[in-house]
Amino acid sequence: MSQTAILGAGVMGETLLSGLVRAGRRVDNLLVGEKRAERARELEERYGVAVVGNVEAAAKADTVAIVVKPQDMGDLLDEISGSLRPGQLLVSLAAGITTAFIESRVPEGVAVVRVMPNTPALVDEGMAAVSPGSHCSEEHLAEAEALMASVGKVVRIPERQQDAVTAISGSGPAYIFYVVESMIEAGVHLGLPRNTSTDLVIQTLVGSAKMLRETGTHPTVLREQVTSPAGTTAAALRELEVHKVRAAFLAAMEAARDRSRALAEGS
Ligand SMILES: NC(=O)C1=CN([C@@H]2O[C@H](COP(=O)(O)OP(=O)(O)OC[C@H]3O[C@@H](n4cnc5c(N)ncnc54)[C@H](OP(=O)(O)O)[C@@H]3O)[C@@H](O)[C@H]2O)C=CC1
Ligand SMILES: O=C(O)[C@@H]1CCC=N1
Repeated sequence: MSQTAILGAGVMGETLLSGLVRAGRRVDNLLVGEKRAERARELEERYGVAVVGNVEAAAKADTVAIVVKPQDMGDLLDEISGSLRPGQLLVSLAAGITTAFIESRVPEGVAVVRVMPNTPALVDEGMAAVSPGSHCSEEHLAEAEALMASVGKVVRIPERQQDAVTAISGSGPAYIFYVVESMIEAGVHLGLPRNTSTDLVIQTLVGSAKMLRETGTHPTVLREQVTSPAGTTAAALRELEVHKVRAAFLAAMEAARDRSRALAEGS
């Protein structure tokens, strides 16, 4: 079995690590690169995985997943570049960072794949979009897809769509959690106990998501089925229109897309 290294074990790195372990990947085929001793001990205790320096992890692995912040990518690539070799697969999960940026900092022949994952990977319901770099074979791309398939769904997209994907599914869980928070708070304002409001909103979210996935019915039709003429839903949706919530979603996702583009330029 090939060796996989995860460099950067924060929120997303640990999510990937835990998913690989849940999917049955043997921990002796996994390595983690982590510089903080306390965090290294925590990961070793939690998963039984070997935590080593970045250079050692990169040298030993066949696949290197980089999960540091976009702003830390340049320094990390400078650190490990000397231990990378042609044929190795480097998978970047960082927002904004292009395969061209990575390829310009690693030896010729290292295969690069750019991935945009999301945090529902923690419960094996992740959504990941993968794009090959310029020296990437079908086998390399399939390997990156298999890595992400252990924690959810995977789609292949052209790299030019990655900033938009980041705005939709990468950041998407945060928008959903924001809506959930807002609805729970509204329930409290309407006099419901907080626990009751929380239970109602979470089950409504899960049920609605399941309907979308299992019926395949368009969301507009599902919304219309809830909206009785001159009823309560129509009254609520009218307020959302008055407050321009649809326009706000569009502006928000444009801002996320633009921020992803700016990260590519190092800002
Ligand atoms: N969180 C999310 O929902 C998503 C995140 N991503 C991407 O994943 C990447 C990581 O994000 P996230 O997990 O949220 O961020 P975190 O800050 O939680 O994790 C980044 C980790 O990288 C570590 N790190 C920094 N420099 C190095 C280094 N040189 N070597 C090894 N480890 C290092 C940090 O350690 P320390 O804390 O000690 O500095 C930290 O543990 C980002 O590029 C982000 O764009 C993509 C999609 C979704
Ligand atoms: O907020 C961010 O920049 C990262 C990328 C997508 C989700 N979180």
